[in-house]
Amino acid sequence: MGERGSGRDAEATGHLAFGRGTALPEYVNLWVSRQRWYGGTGRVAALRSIGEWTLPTTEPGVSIRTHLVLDTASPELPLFQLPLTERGSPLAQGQAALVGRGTGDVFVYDAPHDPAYAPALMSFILGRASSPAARDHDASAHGETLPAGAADAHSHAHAATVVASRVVSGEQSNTSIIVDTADAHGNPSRPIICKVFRAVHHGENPDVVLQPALAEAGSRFVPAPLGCVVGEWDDPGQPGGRARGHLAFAQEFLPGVEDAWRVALGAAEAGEDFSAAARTLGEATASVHADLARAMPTREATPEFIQGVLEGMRERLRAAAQEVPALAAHGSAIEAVFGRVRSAPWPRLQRIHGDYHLGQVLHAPGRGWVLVDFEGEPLRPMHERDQPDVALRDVAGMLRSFSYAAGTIIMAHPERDPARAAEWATACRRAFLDGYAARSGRDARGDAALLDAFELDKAVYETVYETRNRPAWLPIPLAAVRSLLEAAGGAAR
Ligand SMILES: Nc1ncnc2c1ncn2[C@@H]1O[C@H](COP(=O)(O)OP(=O)(O)O)[C@@H](O)[C@H]1O
Ligand SMILES: O=P(O)(O)O[C@H]1O[C@H](CO)[C@@H](O[C@H]2O[C@H](CO)[C@@H](O)[C@H](O)[C@H]2O)[C@H](O)[C@H]1O
Repeated sequence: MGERGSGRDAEATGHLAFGRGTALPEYVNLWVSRQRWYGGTGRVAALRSIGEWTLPTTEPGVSIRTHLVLDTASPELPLFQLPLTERGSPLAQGQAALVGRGTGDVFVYDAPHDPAYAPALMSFILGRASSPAARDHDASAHGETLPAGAADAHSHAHAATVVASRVVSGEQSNTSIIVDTADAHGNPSRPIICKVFRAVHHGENPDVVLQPALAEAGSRFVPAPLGCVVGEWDDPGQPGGRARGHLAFAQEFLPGVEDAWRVALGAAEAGEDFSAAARTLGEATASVHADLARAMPTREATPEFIQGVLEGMRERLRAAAQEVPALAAHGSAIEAVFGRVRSAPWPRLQRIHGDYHLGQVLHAPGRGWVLVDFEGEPLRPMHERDQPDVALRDVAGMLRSFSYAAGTIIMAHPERDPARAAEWATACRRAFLDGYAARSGRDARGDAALLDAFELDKAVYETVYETRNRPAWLPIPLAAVRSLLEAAGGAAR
């Protein structure tokens, strides 16, 4: 989703929005407005391209252009990446991917759905190719390979040929493409998954930084990274007038996985105990946190930092209450829980996952839990996401997720006793915290003031996320706000 609310990024790009850049045709605006990653809830995009670059392809009759587009219909002016293929004749079975018909009767497709795109993108990344700016003020891009840790994923990927690709369906903030490959003898080789970031930002994307750091540290809890695309584009708000950021990230694809949200929801639906799995997830989480603390810089939580976190939570609540009127009634009670963080002891800060929930964890056969998507919350400004933070934020995120699974069951089955689902979540939460404590040596329940505040902050975030993306789910985080306030008021966790 676009980074709605990134004051700094909006400032950086603000003066670019009008008068500069090229307006995109209306059919592109209409198509983008319908995409899940746009998250516009009915708003129609008004896109201006502030630069484009060409991805070389060997496919005859096809050109692949990636536009970097500002959405001037959104007050925060998010910048999106829009890779499009242009073809002189229609793509067989490509109707669903058709964006529209351009001038000169060109057929314009959403590139990730065009079979020409994945081979071109993989050669670009693994061949460390570059696409210089065609004109002054145009965008440019280059491919980079990343350290894969102990895995021999690189040698496989380099020797492989792309034979097929498909876009991951479902509720994604970005567009991920699964790439099937074959070795020199035509035998199936290891598949790759390449995420094309939709909302793009100046600066390093934590997804592309943290996973390689963990892989290099020898963590078995992340897939092997392979490479990335780095882009540059004009932005007078940046030193030197150019912004630089990650546009895509390729890693090993783990076949046959199921995400923990599906697994947990299945158990909750069937009323099966999930606490043993929750405990091992707590252990895996603590292990990843320990590796991140070793591999990346850490620092003290200074009074200024604590004040900044508090102000950030309050600001997020104020903004959320504008979009979600039902929150307004709880404003002062939420503020009171937030305020307790001032007098709480704060652990040392370190890099964290940043948007940790069951959907970010895969269960890989024979390997166990594997964590993905270290990008942080897509609605949070990038300059907050790429800094050391409090690991308890991830713990709080996962606790919310167990409660979300229960909330989903309660919403889907009004005929069932809601207490059963709530008990299921309580058992998962307890087991997760036990596993985390056993591996880390620090019981997060001892940090109740921080944990309560972060859980509530996450639930507030979720009310905005659901309002924008899945309005029918809004009652889940709203109910959570109420029960978290009750629990923080006295009852034990
Ligand atoms: N390495 C991987 N192996 C298998 N599946 C993966 C892998 N990485 C991501 N996925 C699948 O793709 C989905 C989207 O990935 P994610 O990084 O969460 O994207 P987004 O940022 O768009 O939410 C995940 O929920 C998971 O189902
Ligand atoms: O996976 P993303 O980085 O896109 O994260 C966003 O979308 C998530 C939903 O797909 C959202 O997560 C919320 O819903 C989940 C169930 O679908 C639940 O497990 C999480 O606890 C809940 O926060 C996430 O907040 C959002 O950033």
